[in-house]
Amino acid sequence: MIEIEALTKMYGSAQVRAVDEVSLHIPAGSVFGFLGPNGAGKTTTIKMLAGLLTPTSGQVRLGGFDVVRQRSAAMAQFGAVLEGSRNVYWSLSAWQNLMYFGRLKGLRKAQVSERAEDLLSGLGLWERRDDKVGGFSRGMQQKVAIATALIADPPIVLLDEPTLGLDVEATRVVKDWIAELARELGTTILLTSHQLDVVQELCDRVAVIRRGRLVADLPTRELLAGFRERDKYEIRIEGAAPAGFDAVTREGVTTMSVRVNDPREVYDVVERLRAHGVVLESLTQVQPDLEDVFLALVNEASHA
Ligand SMILES: Nc1ncnc2c1ncn2[C@@H]1O[C@H](COP(=O)(O)OP(=O)(O)OP(=O)(O)O)[C@@H](O)[C@H]1O
Repeated sequence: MIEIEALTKMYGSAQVRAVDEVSLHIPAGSVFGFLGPNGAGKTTTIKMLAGLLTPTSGQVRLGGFDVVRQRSAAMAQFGAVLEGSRNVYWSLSAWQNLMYFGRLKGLRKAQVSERAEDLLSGLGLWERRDDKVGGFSRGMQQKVAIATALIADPPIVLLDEPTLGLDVEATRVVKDWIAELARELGTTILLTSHQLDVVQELCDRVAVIRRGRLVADLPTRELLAGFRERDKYEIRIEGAAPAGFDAVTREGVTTMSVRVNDPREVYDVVERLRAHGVVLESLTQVQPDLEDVFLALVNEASHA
């Protein structure tokens, strides 16, 4: 469980409010997406959660422990992947990094070895386990950072852009792990990513931050439903569209976008198509994806 109360961070003499009175409650076992455009305050928030930055005001509790006042207990609650793979030692090998961090978290050597083998094999790094991380590609370093964050199965995992630079296969592995950790171990996962398809697939709930302030905090499904375009439908038909209908034909499939003021008007469109002898393949209400919703929220907030 992560509890954030009125968290605020001001930087320097310019008094930039990088994070402004942010409150979030993230229950155990949930995967929480923390989104925002560049410079919105995501990394600053995660650094305060990880005890790397002291809040100007407000509170963070990890698993019930206050990050400032009960620092060591709070630090034992989480594993983190922070920007630029800064949670790994570049002069050590992948294996040595995992051993070091596993032992630091209090695991026995045999426990660390077993877990390290699983993680490195899963990420396709087993063959390179004895090579220094400093000589790895960015994607490989990111994989070591992820393995390090997960080595001790912490109750909370903080992931800042975890799939950045990963290839398709590794992205799949990491996404599956995240879902499995939350589902099977009840791990609380906070995730930031600009890859909104990853967030949409994984996160139960999403918060959007802009210029340090929250502009949304909702279950993903509700967030998407709230932005459903009630007046837009997509009709697919066999063959070409009759004259007078606006349609696009690509690879033998004709698609028409129809905007109506009242859903009942869809019947009229279908009737007119039938009168032309057109065969319908499908009729669907257009569903926005998280990218549409995110852009709408961020633009709304900038015009407010
Ligand atoms: N060390 C610092 N000193 C002064 N200002 C800072 C510092 N770090 C961040 N900022 C400012 O705080 C704001 C939030 O930055 P932050 O890095 O938290 O954003 P972000 O949401 O993680 O962005 P991105 O998606 O680009 O990584 C920005 O205006 C940034 O310029």
